Amino acid sequence: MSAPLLSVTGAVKRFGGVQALRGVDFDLRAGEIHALLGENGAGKSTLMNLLSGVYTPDEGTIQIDGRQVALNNPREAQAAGIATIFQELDLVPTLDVAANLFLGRELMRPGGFLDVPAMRSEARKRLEAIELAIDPARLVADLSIGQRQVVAIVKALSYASRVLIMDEPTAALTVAEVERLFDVMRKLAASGVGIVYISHRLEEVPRIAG
Ligand SMILES: Nc1ncnc2c1ncn2[C@@H]1O[C@H](COP(=O)(O)OP(=O)(O)OP(=O)(O)O)[C@@H](O)[C@H]1O
Repeated sequence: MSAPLLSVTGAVKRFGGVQALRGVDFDLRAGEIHALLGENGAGKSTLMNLLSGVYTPDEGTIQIDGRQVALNNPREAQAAGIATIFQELDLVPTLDVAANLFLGRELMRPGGFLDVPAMRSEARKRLEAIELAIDPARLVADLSIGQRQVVAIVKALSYASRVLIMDEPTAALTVAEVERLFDVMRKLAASGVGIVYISHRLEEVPRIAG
C-alpha cells in the first residue's frame, strides 16, 4: 500500500509544565475523513496548530507522502499541501466572493488592471465543482455562515492542497448547513483530498467520518 498522505508519529508538545500532546500518532489517507475527537483541553487545537505550522512539535515527526516535512510556519504548511480552516474564517467581508478567492493572487489584464470577469468566471467554476451555486459577485458579508465556510474551503484548496484540516466546522451552522457541509466534505474526499475533522460533537462522527 502507498504511504499515507499525512502521517504524525510520536508528536509531543509542552507548554511550560503542561504536556498538551503526549505521543500522538495518526495516519490520514487520501479520500479519508478522519475525526479528531476530544473534550475541551484534550489537545485538539495544539495538534491542529502543529499541522498548520503555528507551533512546532517538541518531539515527533510529520510526514507527507512518506517524506518528513518541517512545518516551521503557516507558509511552509501551505507549501506542503496542508490547508487549515480555522473557526475565524480568513475572508474579507467587504469584498466579493471572487475577490476573496483571488486575494493576493489577483488575475490581471495587460496594463495592470484587475481582470474581474476572468476571476469571477474562474470562481464560478471552482464553486460549481463542488456544486455550490454562489454568485461570485456577491459580497461575503451578504452570505450565510455556511456559505462563507465553503468559500473559505474553496480558497484554501486553491493552493493545491491535498490535506484539509477543519476546526469545529459545524459549531456555528444550522442543521441544514451541517448537511450541506458534510456533502461538500464527502465530495472533496471522493476527489482524493484527506480531511482531518476536529470536533467534540460525538454524535456527528458516524455521519461523516468512516
Ligand atoms: N499556548 C499555550 N500555552 C500554555 N498552555 C497551553 C497553550 N495552548 C494549549 N495549552 C494547554 O494545553 C492543553 C491542550 O489544549 P488545547 O487547546 O490543544 O485543547 P483542545 O482540545 O483544543 O481544547 P479546546 O476545545 O478547549 O480548544 C490544555 O491544558 C491547555 O491549557
